[in-house]
Amino acid sequence: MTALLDVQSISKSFGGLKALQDVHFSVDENEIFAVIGPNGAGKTTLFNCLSGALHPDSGQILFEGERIEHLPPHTICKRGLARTFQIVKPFRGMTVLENVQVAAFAKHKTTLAARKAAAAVLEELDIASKAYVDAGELNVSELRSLEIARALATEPRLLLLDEMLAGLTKAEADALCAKIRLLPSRGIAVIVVEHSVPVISSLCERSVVIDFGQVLLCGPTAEVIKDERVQGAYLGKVAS
Ligand SMILES: Nc1ncnc2c1ncn2[C@@H]1O[C@H](COP(=O)(O)OP(=O)(O)OP(=O)(O)O)[C@@H](O)[C@H]1O
Repeated sequence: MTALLDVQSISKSFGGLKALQDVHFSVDENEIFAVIGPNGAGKTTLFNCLSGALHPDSGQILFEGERIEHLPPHTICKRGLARTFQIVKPFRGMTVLENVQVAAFAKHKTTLAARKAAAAVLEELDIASKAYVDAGELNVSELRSLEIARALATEPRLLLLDEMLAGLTKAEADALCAKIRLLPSRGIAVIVVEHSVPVISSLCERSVVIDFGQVLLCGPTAEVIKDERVQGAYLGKVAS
């Protein structure tokens, strides 16, 4: 089976700093996959390379068998790879529905179709009651749902979630995880960057560990988190 995403030996430097070095892993269709690593390991740089915000200096990224590492973000998004950002920046002064509708234009040509699609995504994420609220008035949890809604409105095959649970209460995080868990059944694979080991263990069957920009280990999450090198590089430093 061809992988949905095949990251082949990508490297990215900022001046003399090697943020990513020969990073390689693959993600299958309908899989929830984790990227783990301590602060500064290169996780955001990796997401930036996958989504087209940055281009790797070398290596290839294949999405559905086609190279995307040279493409701009909007083209990658149209092909079906969407992302969320650690810091949520909605269009304030626009309603929640309008925010999602803007994203839905990636797949829908008419205002009516985009609005309908946006409304359906809000229902799915349980924030339809906030549809006509100004996005600037949402709390942290609602903002996270809006961020995911905007990404889902582009109808991705692969969704990149960057620390989506940061700042949420346990109940809010559990509710969001339950939503994320449903995505593969809708044909959407997910890559999460997440620090909480219990969350990674319960959500992701496979994980890649990045340390100082390099792949330390990739495999089933249960094995990865038991590995001594991973414990030393990561788990020892981060409280669950
Ligand atoms: N635009 C940039 N210019 C220079 N250095 C950068 C840039 N972006 C990232 N870096 C550096 O690259 C390294 C990897 O950073 P990155 O943000 O990808 O790590 P991270 O794993 O996402 O960290 P965190 O968990 O803290 O978000 C760090 O040393 C960082 O300072």
